[in-house]
Amino acid sequence: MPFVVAIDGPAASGKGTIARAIAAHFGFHHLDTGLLYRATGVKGGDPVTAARGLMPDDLSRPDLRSAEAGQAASRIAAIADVRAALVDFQHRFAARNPGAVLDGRDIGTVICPQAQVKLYVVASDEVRAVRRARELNCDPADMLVQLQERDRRDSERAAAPMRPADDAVVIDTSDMSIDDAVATAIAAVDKARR
Ligand SMILES: Nc1ncnc2c1ncn2[C@@H]1O[C@H](COP(=O)(O)OP(=O)(O)O)[C@@H](O)[C@H]1O
Ligand SMILES: Nc1ccn([C@@H]2O[C@H](COP(=O)(O)OP(=O)(O)O)[C@@H](O)[C@H]2O)c(=O)n1
Repeated sequence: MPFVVAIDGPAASGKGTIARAIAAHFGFHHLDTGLLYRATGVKGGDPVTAARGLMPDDLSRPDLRSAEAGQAASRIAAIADVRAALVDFQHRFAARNPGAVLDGRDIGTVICPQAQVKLYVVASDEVRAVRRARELNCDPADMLVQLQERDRRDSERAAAPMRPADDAVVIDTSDMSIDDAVATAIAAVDKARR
């Protein structure tokens, strides 16, 4: 069975940074599942039809990383039929050899509950807002409001709410450098592979 690393957590906590580093270190494939929801959100029209019809080109749109795309993603991500339309793609990705790293909100709980490693990456709201504001060149105070709104929507929805799996290792990156956060994550994967 291929090795799966599931990484979940709130917005801008460092999931993608850790996921990319783990994939590079172990030679695994990486899927940023947030892109599926962002691409669905920005496509417009009926979200369920948009999710069912996602094409590779939709995932390489240059505007997917914007704050607007993040908000649009979190609104359509609450629709159970949208989530259902994206399950097969994620399962096929998770079955790739020699292993796969998927990051999102429900990977350890819903998409890959069998994952050999589950990480739940967190950081304080303020730290996350500063990090994302720097990336998008916008005001940290505005970003804080947006991230908190998105986190609330993601954790309070009925369909696959954001939460740590019972067996997830929680990594708080608030006071960690990227190198320290990555080393902590690699150690968790090494432990599971022994
Ligand atoms: N431990 C860390 N220390 C400082 N900055 C970080 C750390 N982890 C991630 N970052 C930065 O914070 C921003 C958000 O990280 P990212 O990995 O994209 O988060 P997520 O995938 O959870 O949204 C990026 O600019 C990234 O370089
Ligand atoms: N597995 C996932 C991934 C993302 N999402 C949704 O998609 C939005 C954008 O996800 P993202 O991972 O790209 O966001 P960031 O953490 O990078 O800011 C989230 O706020 C969630 O609403 C989800 O519901 N389930």
